[in-house]
Amino acid sequence: MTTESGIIIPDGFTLHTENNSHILRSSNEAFLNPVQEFNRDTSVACIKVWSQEMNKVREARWKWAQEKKGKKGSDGATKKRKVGDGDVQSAGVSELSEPEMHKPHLIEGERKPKSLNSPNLNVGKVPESYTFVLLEALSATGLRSIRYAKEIPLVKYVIANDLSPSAIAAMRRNIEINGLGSKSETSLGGSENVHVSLGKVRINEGDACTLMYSHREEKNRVDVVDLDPYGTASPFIDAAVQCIKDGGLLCVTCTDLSVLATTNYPEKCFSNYGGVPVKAEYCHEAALRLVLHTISTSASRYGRYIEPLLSLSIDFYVRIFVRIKSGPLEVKKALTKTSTYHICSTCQSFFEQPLGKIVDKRHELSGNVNHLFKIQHGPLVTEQCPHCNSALHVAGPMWSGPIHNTDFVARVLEDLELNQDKYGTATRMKGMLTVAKEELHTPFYFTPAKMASFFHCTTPPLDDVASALLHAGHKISRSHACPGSLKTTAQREDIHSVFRSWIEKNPVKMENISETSPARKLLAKPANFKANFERHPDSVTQSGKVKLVRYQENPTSHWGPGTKAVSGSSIKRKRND
Ligand SMILES: C[S@@+](CC[C@H](N)C(=O)[O-])C[C@H]1O[C@@H](n2cnc3c(N)ncnc32)[C@H](O)[C@@H]1O
Ligand SMILES: [Zn+2]
Repeated sequence: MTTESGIIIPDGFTLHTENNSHILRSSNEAFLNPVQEFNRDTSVACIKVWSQEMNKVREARWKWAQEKKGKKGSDGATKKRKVGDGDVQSAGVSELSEPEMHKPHLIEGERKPKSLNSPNLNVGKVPESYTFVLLEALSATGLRSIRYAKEIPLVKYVIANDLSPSAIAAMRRNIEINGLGSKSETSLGGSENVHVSLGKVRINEGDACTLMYSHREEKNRVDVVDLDPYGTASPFIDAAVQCIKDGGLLCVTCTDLSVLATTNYPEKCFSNYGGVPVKAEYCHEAALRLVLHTISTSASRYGRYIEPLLSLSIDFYVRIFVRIKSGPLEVKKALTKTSTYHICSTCQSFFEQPLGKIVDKRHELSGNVNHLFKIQHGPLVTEQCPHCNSALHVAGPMWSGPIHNTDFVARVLEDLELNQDKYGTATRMKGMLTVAKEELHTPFYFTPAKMASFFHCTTPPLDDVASALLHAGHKISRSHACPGSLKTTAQREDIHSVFRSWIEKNPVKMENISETSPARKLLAKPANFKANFERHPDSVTQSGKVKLVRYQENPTSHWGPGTKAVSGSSIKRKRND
């Protein structure tokens, strides 16, 4: 059968189309989960915006160099020196003061636009665009790689890798029908089964880690790595953080939420992520923080650190975008962005225990300030929950710093506004990104319904609780990870005071509460301020207006993380693998 666009569909295959990319599917040949379209759409948007930013930084550097060299005139020959990831730059360029969130670098193969190092600058000549190399370590049908190659303008080429021969066969076919086929083929050497084509999507058959380790040397590093495995991405993180250029992007999916977001397998969570999960309604945010923790600690080992750009908890998985950079001081600061949490087994109050702190010391003579890294005092909480007297359990260590970069998320939203028709899941993207953009950086959220259950009271409307916290001088936001949730800068005691004020107007039937219930402890304490429930103008934020489409629209009957392709392995995928 031949489609209108001229694609021949062989017997036994069906055509799957996502945006303008086409995939031939046969049962069990290679893994494809159509429900992950949201993941792929969001990834296209994030990588696109990341690359545009890199390009802007490159242009800014170039303009700065033009101006500086223009001033120097013909005798402006500059000394060359090594910087950052081994690129040779003019001394002048490396002095450029850069926007805080960008630590730009010039990529391999494009790092020396002649105009940049030439003493006689052709002022006004536009530099070449920043094109970049993306490595998709676990590509299956190649759909994701194909979409990146077709939809992200600055992609130089994508390396699409998979271990499975049937996935490689599928990829070859799919690359061909999408018009991204190679002109010739060659072998890169290194691993035995290398099939490298010179098209925009270049196939590699082999183990993901072996491939990434072969790109670990500075001159071989890639700009973006995408990890989208079955289950956990943890076995691939060490290789990934080493093979990304400075300022490059790491995109990670983990679908093992039974490990990350429940306390059924704490030992497995610890072995995979180096931390223990949370038993509380904010377990989905904790899942993100555990994955960030494992990326951060892996990066630190190699003098690198992470800047989370966007961390999403979606359906049955997490998807994280982090910038990877090098810098000794920021690596040291990772200690202060890592915490364990003591969590009340009843009222879910949490108590943060950072692992370290910075003490600034000013040198008496020079006046210079030194950051001294110190261990933390602890425990910062009593043995029992100070609110309800129940037992506490320990979670973490996990990342306690920001999980999104607000400016970056705003730019992804801008891109989405301009290109809504290019994303099949645009509505959902807009919902999630709008909430993520406004999200407070402080850990964890609560829902009024859950909080009300601890007090055995009726549930106050979300806007009432938000207004009361705002009137009391606290900040609030929603969390993308849970519909109907609030994050706040208020202490738990202040949230409790809002509920105690609510209960004054909406009394609790004490006869329904047992004498030993922790709820009695919560109810016995007076509010430490009288909450004002009048509607606060800021209680309805942009994200409050967005109906959070947390779950996939129109889920299929097989909605979920999907099942491993059978060829190469007949093992059905377990939820916690
Ligand atoms: C969930 S699928 C990838 C889906 C794909 N990224 C997408 O968006 O459609 C995971 C793939 O990883 C491959 N895989 C598993 N272990 C691997 C390894 N160690 N090295 C390379 N590929 C591996 C499997 O063969 C499978 O095709
Ligand atoms: Zn408690």
